[in-house]
Amino acid sequence: MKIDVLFYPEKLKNAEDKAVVVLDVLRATTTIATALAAGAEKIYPVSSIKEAFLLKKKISGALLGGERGGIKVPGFDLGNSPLEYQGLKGKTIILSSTNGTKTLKKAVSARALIAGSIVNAKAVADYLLKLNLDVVFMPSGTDSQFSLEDFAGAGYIISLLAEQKKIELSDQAYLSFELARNNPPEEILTRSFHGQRLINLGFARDVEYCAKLNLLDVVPVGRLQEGRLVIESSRLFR
Ligand SMILES: O=C(O)[C@H](CS(=O)(=O)O)OP(=O)(O)O
Ligand SMILES: [Mg+2]
Repeated sequence: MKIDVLFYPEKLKNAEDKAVVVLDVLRATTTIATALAAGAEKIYPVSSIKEAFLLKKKISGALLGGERGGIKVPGFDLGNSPLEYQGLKGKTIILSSTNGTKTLKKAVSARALIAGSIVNAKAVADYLLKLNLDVVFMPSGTDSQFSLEDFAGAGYIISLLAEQKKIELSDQAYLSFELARNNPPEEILTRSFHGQRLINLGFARDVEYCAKLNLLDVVPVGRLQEGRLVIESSRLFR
């Protein structure tokens, strides 16, 4: 199993035979895992607020979630705090965030598309082992700038893979593995630029929650449905 980490490609290439794990630890992929664990049925990642409102007209009963600048979009039902995503049985969510939802849409060509975070690291690692494909991690970053938390998030999942299987790491995958092995998640998230920004915005409890390693046994997987990316909880192998 070969493992790599890509940094903010404009377009994902050569992933037709790979499992691609998109990470946005603070906070979109943590929010997605939490929403599915809270019973949500489908999540549609969209790139713009306009797209979100247009899609809502087509899906009656869907909830609008997301943020700009970390703050809930006016007119949306939910922001991008995972702590808001509770009691969602059977709900459909249309989610638009600054970084993560855009990265998910970039990864649609993957053989298998998974939303990874720290809270579901072990569930994702177990799923990857069963898929037994080469793996590419796509940290979302913040405005296409390096984000420590996403890079470390890949490392926590790689650490779990390494416990179970012989894996071949690219240099950047090795670096993320070493970062994760030597630093607990709460320290990484608290000291990260994005973590500090969220704390200053009043989202300290989010940062604390997003650092809870292996909290949720849920694997968000993406597929194209009538040409649109939809994220659901994997039923395969579960
Ligand atoms: O909601 C978030 O945490 C971020 C936006 S910001 O960096 O906090 O302004 O969006 P995400 O797409 O989850 O990185
Ligand atoms: Mg983020």
